[in-house]
Amino acid sequence: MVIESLFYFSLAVLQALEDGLKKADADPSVKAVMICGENGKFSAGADIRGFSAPQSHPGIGLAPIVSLIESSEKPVVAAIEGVALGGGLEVALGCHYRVAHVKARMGLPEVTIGLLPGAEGTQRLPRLIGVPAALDMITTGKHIPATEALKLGLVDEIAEENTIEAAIRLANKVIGQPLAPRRLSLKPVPTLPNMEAFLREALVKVKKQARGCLAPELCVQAVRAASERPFAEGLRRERELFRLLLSSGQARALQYAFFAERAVRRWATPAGASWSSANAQPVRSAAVIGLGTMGRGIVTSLVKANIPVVALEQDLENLKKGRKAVMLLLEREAMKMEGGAQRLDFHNPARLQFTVDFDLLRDVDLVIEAVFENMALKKEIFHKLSKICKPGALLCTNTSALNINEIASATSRPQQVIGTHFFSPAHVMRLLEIIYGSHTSPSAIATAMQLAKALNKIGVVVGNCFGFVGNRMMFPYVQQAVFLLEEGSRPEAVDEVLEDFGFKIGPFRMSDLAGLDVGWRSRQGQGLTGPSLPAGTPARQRHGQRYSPLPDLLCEHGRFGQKTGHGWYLYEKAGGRTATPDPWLHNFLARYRDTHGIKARAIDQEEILERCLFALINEGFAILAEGIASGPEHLDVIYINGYGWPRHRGGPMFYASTVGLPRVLAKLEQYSEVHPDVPGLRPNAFLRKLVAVGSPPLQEWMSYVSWQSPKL
Ligand SMILES: CC(C)(COP(=O)(O)OP(=O)(O)OC[C@H]1O[C@@H](n2cnc3c(N)ncnc32)[C@H](O)[C@@H]1OP(=O)(O)O)[C@@H](O)C(=O)NCCC(=O)NCCSC(=O)/C=C/CCCCCCCCCCCCC(=O)O
Repeated sequence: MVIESLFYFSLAVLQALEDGLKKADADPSVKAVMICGENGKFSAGADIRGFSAPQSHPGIGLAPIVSLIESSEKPVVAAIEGVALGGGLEVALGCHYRVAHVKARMGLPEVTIGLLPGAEGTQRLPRLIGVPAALDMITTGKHIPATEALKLGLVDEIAEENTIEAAIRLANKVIGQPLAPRRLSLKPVPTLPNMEAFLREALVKVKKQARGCLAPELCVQAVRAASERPFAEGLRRERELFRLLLSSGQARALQYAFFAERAVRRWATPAGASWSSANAQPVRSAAVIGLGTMGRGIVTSLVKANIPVVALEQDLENLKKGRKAVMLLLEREAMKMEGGAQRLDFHNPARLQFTVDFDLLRDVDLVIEAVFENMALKKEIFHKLSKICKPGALLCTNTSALNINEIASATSRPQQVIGTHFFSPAHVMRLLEIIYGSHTSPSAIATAMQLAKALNKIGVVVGNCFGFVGNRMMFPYVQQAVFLLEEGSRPEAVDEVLEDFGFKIGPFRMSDLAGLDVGWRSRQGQGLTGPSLPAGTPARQRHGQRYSPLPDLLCEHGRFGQKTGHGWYLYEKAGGRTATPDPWLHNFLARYRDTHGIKARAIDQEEILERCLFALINEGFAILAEGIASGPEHLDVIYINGYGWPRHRGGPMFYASTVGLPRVLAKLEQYSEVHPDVPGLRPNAFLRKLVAVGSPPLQEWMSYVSWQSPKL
């Protein structure tokens, strides 16, 4: 008998499974049962949306179904095609045998949505594949390919072609064989000589990896229960821990992030262009201009995506340096991949070509310019590109702040110019901010989004303004961090608060890593510091607003961060990575305060957190009101994937909604009153409006935006 299931479980699917199993058990003519999915997909597990209404969640019925499958007196074989994830894999674990298609993937990704495999998965999996492998799968949520599943003993057979037929063959073969040895609930968990130490270390590891995130920690506890308690008691513990996670708030944030990352694919612009009507152009070849840090990562990313690349530098010396660095990156990437260098084929000039000759860009479908942030240079390059490249080619600029319209104005085809803001390291970071200018065509946006997908990145479409979304929100955050130093705090104190909140890295460590000279050059360009600053400008004021010259002063002392061995922290050497608090910096801050008559005060953690985060969030409301992004999810996806925002807090705008908009507003009002010369702390009108209309849920915010004066 064959029972089919659906892509993800609804109550109806579970009911069908139960009915089918009962019918099969009762029917003497049925000798074995095979469970498979529809359309080549076994199951992606329970419907994630349902967890916001747990009482009526279909998942509640899943564990009894898994038990029902396992206790069947007839052999039950799972035929796994596509994916078997979460509850889907738990159903397969209830089966007596598992056959997987060679291209199938399996995993227990509940941890990534703030939960644990609550349909008995934490108790069955360790019994099948042992504690180390089970713990790895359960605490990381990674998907494993069928070949690895076979090695682990997770599946019994792999089918190269027809999985259903292979599963039926196996079912026929095992009819009449005893089922008890195949019932995982009856098996003991394989012992380890050092189980206690292993579990202790695993806990330390997950706590370090996912700072402040509850789910990985509770997953370890559930697996510990499997290793220490009888099956039924382990199940009770699993259920208890699952409930704890469900009510923790983190699960809601992580599930929001899951759907937000999918929602941003449905992009739209205030002018009416959208994903549903725009057509992407094929990208069969690409070129990258500039082989600095960003260019190297972008080339690597393109090669990994199997897109032939021409990599261009301005002269042979830079080309040689760039080529060496790219090859090294590719070799490292190849080592991590199955099939390695052969699969990437980067020694083949048809796949990757290095040149100083612009003429080789004539036929490519897409160019990504990745030279350093200099408007004049970028315009010169785009002027050249517009003359050389074929008419349909998409011209992308990798910039973190510069005006896309101005760059496009150097070409004869502004409709094909678009910003693609990669994040460093570009072959690793998943975010791609895609910036359309006033003339960018819908098809160009669709093509850039398609490119993001091909590069395995999350593309987020945003409008054109200084710093776009990510950096624009970052400016007030970093500004508050520096103001806090002026007022009496220290870099390590500020970083610690933000890292405890969950950021991978605090603002000062981040600034040291990125290089203080980057911002310095930008501020010089804006006339905020350096020779173009008008004489007589007050040291701590620009355009009537508070300004801190601290980062400029550090640069004037040659303190550029890690690269020079000192910045906000001290490092063991130039290029060193280990930051230690620097007594020189502390003295420098004290002297600075004396010079400017600032009386240092003790600043508590709450003020550090609120001033930095609420200033960032406040800018987010401005961005939404101006139509620079089409929804709060866009901002959150950018922050989670590009700026190390803790995923389990759902992104800055989601966080604001959990704190409560009235509280965010009240705090901003309070800080703004104390610092009237800091516009970043002045509550944005859109935030005020949302509070005035009763703080609607985040999903409804955009219906309160009036786009009378979009800055697009
Ligand atoms: C790999 C994927 C499956 C596919 O990827 P891809 O091909 O890229 O496609 P996507 O764009 O990602 O997805 C396509 C659309 O499908 C939507 N989708 C996918 N999976 C799900 C899902 N599981 N639920 C809902 N929606 C899903 C996706 O959003 C896309 O939609 P759209 O096109 O954007 O509209 C990939 O999608 C993926 O990885 N999916 C997630 C897989 C996953 O995480 N699965 C685990 C789910 S959780 C689970 O299975 C748990 C089961 C056990 C439950 C145990 C319950 C115990 C009950 C205890 C109850 C306690 C009671 C409390 C009350 C009390 O106190 O008493």
